[in-house]
Amino acid sequence: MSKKAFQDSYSAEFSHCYGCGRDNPHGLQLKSYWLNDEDKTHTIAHFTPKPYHTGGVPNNAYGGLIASLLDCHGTASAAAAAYETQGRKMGSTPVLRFVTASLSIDFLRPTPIGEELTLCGKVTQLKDRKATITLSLSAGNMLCATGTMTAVRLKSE
Ligand SMILES: CCCCCCCCCC(=O)SCCNC(=O)CCNC(=O)[C@H](O)C(C)(C)COP(=O)(O)OP(=O)(O)OC[C@H]1O[C@@H](n2cnc3c(N)ncnc32)[C@H](O)[C@@H]1OP(=O)(O)O
Repeated sequence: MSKKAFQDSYSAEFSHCYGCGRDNPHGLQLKSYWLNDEDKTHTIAHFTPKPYHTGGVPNNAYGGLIASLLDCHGTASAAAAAYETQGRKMGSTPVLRFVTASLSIDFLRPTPIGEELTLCGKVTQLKDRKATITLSLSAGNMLCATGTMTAVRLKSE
């Protein structure tokens, strides 16, 4: 994808996240985008688990990996929606950065290793500093996990 990912607009000090920091060579480096330019309500990201992302059951991904992916896609979606609501370019100052306050996940079926996963997000509520995001993770047409997140925007100080 040639578009700029949400995470690529994070400033250098916020670019070392294990899940999505572009400057963390040991991390997952997840990249999240709007689903398309016309629909800035749904977000998407892709990730292909490697064999070392196993949870122990052969060919199945570790639940913590799934949580990490949903975690980063959710907070990035919240930040993107907040900028969009304010009609501002992502990354412009003052920065709008969200952290996870709560994340609930339903693991519906095993998530395969070695197949491209699709993460989808939708910010269903954005009020003051608090965002609610619904999330899903699929392998092909197989829905493997769903999640609901509350993300809170960091105070400017
Ligand atoms: C900035 C980083 C960018 C890089 C990418 C990051 C992606 C990675 C995502 C992560 O993994 S973040 C790491 C895991 N999360 C944390 O470490 C967060 C730890 N918790 C905190 O720092 C604070 O508890 C938090 C900032 C979430 C809230 O503290 P505040 O004092 O700023 O919030 P406050 O008490 O003023 O509440 C603000 C609103 O959030 C709501 N809220 C706070 N905690 C909540 C909670 N746990 N569940 C639901 N709602 C919550 C609270 O009710 C309120 O809602 P209302 O405005 O409607 O009244």
